Amino acid sequence: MFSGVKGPGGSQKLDGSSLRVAIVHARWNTTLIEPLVAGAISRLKAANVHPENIIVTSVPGSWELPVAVQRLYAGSQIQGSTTGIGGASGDLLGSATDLPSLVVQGGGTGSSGDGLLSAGGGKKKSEGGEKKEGTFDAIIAIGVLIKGETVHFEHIAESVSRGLMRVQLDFGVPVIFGLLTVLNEEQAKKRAGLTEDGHNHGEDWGDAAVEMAVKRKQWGEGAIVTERAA
Ligand SMILES: Nc1c(NC[C@H](O)[C@H](O)[C@H](O)CO)[nH]c(=O)[nH]c1=O
Ligand SMILES: CC(=O)[C@@H](O)COP(=O)(O)O
Repeated sequence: MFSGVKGPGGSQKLDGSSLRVAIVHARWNTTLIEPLVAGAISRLKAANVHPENIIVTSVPGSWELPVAVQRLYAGSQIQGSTTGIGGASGDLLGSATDLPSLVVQGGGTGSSGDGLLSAGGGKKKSEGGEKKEGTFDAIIAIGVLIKGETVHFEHIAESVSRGLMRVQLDFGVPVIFGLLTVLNEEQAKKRAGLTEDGHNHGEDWGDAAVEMAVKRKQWGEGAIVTERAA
């Protein structure tokens, strides 16, 4: 758990039942990635994001995360334009007829859980919830960079951080920064919740995705609300 003053504070009680969220994770350092992805998924589900609306896909390493997030989001906009479901942003890039939808089967985690189902066209009823297609409300990018012997780590950490921020601001979609940039394996294990005194940061990323997606929707509809009296 967090000790002292560090950490995001208690998560807000927000309803994610209308959200569609993507998780893009690197496969480098898979034993650390897996619990982080699982942690994020658990918090999305706890906020009522339906498993069918949690899309998980992977890339080789963290370096690949920015372009994957960018293209995945653009693809979801195209999907929204073909199905008529634009999602929260309503900003569409163009049209396409045969883009596959990336759907995690049964809300599983990791690369083995990735499933490719063909696009169906519009909302589909499913057991216990409604599957959405179209624009993502938030994307969580997950990677683990562990410093090695060279400056490789510094290059990737800096570039990926800037790349993810750029995608977030260019598209106006929350891109949750699920990139651990640690100096050794012990630091990574602690932050993946794999040690006694650890805390799974993936859970915080899931919470952050729900909060930012819900607030972005509200702001997009002109709903400006205060959380406390001034
Ligand atoms: N060293 C780490 C990498 N390196 C791989 C790169 O991210 C990239 O996949 C490769 O250079 C091909 O473009 N990736 C991580 O996620 N974590 C590392 O510690
Ligand atoms: C892929 C590389 O460049 C690799 O040699 C980086 O080494 P290190 O992680 O020890 O810095």
